Amino acid sequence: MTSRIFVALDTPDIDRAKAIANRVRHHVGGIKLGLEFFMANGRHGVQEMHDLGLPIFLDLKLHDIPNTVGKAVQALRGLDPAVLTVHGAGGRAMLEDAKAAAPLGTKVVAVTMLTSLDENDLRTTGIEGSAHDQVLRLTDLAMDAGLDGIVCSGDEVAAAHKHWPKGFFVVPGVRPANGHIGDQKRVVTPRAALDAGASILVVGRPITGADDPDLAAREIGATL
Ligand SMILES: O=c1ccn([C@@H]2O[C@H](COP(=O)(O)O)[C@@H](O)[C@H]2O)c(=O)[nH]1
Repeated sequence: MTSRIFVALDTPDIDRAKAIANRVRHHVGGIKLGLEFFMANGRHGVQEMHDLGLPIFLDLKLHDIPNTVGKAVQALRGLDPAVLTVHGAGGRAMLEDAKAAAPLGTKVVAVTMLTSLDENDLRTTGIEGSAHDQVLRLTDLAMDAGLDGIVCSGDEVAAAHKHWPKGFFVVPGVRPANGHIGDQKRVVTPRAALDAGASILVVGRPITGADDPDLAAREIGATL
């Protein structure tokens, strides 16, 4: 069975990204390229990674006015990532335009509340209420806008899945038991995230920061 782990290759160094991807390729279902990689290597870098033959998750978290986001998604044409992220907080028209501009085979998913935030952080951005409520609000918005799914933490994925049984649920911020948490605040184990309804898991530093990324990916995979 294909692994549901996407490894986050957060590096500006394309040679390092390729080296890690090649080391872990038999233990992951795909690779996630985010802002750090994209800023340094652009669409040509994404294409080079695509040529390794693994599904690409392009985590650009687009967030702007609808016209700008729609055109940005159009400008990615030819890369055809398996998954592309936009920010749910961009609003319904932005989400609709992103989805309309994306290739048919690309799942467009909305980031609800970053896993590096807690409810106190939410309050400082002017949003009162629980993480749970915020995630469900943006889950409903993404569903109504015709997106394919959302990004949320493992703490909310069960409730979001209940709201949207056919949705595609991406869960980052996963850590093996006793793993180093770093800047993440809403964290669960990979097993708990899948049990709660995650469709795929995003795992970065627990694999890329390990002395032996291949072994780390294999050990996480063995818990699933
Ligand atoms: O809410 C979110 C959305 C995206 N991410 C991304 O996932 C990885 C997580 O990396 P770790 O090293 O496993 O913490 C990273 O690329 C983030 O940009 C997220 O963490 N939370």
